[in-house]
Amino acid sequence: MSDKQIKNIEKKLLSDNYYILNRVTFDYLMSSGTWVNQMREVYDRGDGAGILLYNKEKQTVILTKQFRMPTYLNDNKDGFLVEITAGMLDKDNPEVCIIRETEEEVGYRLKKVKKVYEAYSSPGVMTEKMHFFVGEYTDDMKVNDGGGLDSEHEDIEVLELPFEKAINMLNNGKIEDTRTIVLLQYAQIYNLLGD
Ligand SMILES: Nc1nc2c(ncn2[C@@H]2O[C@H](COP(=O)(O)OP(=O)(O)O[C@H]3O[C@H](CO)[C@@H](O)[C@H](O)[C@@H]3O)[C@@H](O)[C@H]2O)c(=O)[nH]1
Ligand SMILES: [Mg+2]
Repeated sequence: MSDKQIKNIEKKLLSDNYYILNRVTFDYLMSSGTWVNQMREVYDRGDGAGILLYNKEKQTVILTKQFRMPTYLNDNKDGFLVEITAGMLDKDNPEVCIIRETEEEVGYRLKKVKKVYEAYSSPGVMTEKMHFFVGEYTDDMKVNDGGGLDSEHEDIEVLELPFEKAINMLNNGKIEDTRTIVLLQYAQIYNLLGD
């Protein structure tokens, strides 16, 4: 952040009920040369990681389906969303996080993952940076049925789908999670399931 263009940053805590919502005011130097005072509400729930799991031999991917209240409140009829496996970093590094989340949510113990992107989820509102991975799974890596943590009331359906079907779903508007769209398109662009 250039302190030549931004100064007098003040944060006021609006909520720390579960995660953190701050009202941030600051002075910003417009490109026209005028200083203006701006206010932004900023939601901080930490960073996250997500992964597209794929199997070349079976030509399949693993996705999840779960209820997402924010989508239910905005146009998603039953509130269920098809997504990649993803979680919040908590205190782990992104790679450790995504290996843990994969075991919890879909039941596979991965040894190797590949980082492909790092990107802000919703830069106007959230601090969250998302770490994107892809990882190859095989049947012998399965250690449990997945489904998420009962202690957190996670209720995650594990979907193992032909890659072609996932791409059809994407093209027919059945995948409405940006992170999932990004990684399915990555798989297409780089022929991830090819030789
Ligand atoms: N009580 C309570 N629990 C919450 C709340 N918000 C989240 N949780 C709990 O925190 C758990 C977080 O599960 P993770 O698997 O770590 O995260 P996620 O919800 O899948 O989030 C992933 O996707 C998000 C995008 O939809 C990303 O924002 C996030 O970084 C991550 O990648 C949820 O299952 C739920 O139990 C809340 O407001 N109240
Ligand atoms: Mg999750």
